[in-house]
Amino acid sequence: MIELQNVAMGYGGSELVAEMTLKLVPGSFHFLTGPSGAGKTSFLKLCYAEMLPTAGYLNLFGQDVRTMTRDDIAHVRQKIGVVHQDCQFLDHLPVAENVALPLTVAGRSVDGAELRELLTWVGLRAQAGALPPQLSGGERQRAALARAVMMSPEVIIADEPTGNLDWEMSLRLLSLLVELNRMGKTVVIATHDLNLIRQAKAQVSARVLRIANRRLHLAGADL
Ligand SMILES: Nc1ncnc2c1ncn2[C@@H]1O[C@H](COP(=O)(O)OP(=O)(O)OP(=O)(O)O)[C@@H](O)[C@H]1O
Repeated sequence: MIELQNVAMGYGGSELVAEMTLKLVPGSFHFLTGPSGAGKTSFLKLCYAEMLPTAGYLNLFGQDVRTMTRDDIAHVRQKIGVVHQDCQFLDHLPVAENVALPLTVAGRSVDGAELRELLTWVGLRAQAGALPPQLSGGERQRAALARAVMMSPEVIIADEPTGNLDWEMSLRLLSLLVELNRMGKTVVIATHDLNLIRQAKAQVSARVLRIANRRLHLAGADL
């Protein structure tokens, strides 16, 4: 569903990472690690066509990105839920409305029962009416995850979702991502947290990718 062959990416004419060849198959669970600035966020952006390759072949959901129109890209993005590193919300809207935003922006009606179920699943039912600035870091991340799964995406991409969370909250978020994977979703998580990766590997069959020295590698099984 996401396939790269010899892909390079970069900014302003300078190459950040090259020779990336990889297949992310449906239902897989991947971690992405590597030093700060190596290109993890940029790689994730390739996966949802926020960034385009500077060389090579990138296929998203069966289509070559070079042939995609804006509508095709919008269509692909509906299949991918993204939890950004700095999850942003509309601070004047209650949590429930923020979570439902992808649907309302797409002009689709919101099923109140489904929304309540989703908020309950991430443990934010009681905070449905709160405003985003009233949430803790862990609550914000869980609200961002709920928003990302609102459109029932096939792929969930999370960029450092546990970056500012304590261990207990990190585990809680991880268990939600593992649960989504068990439901058949493809999960890709960029993280520096090797303990989180070890913890996940006890629960799911996860592959670990690493970007370093301008290349994307499959990390060793010793993690
Ligand atoms: N829009 C942009 N324009 C130019 N350079 C950029 C842009 N976005 C990122 N970069 C640069 O590309 C490099 C990789 O950035 P990226 O955010 O992908 O790394 P990362 O591995 O996710 O880092 P971190 O772990 O610190 O989040 C960095 O040197 C960054 O400064």
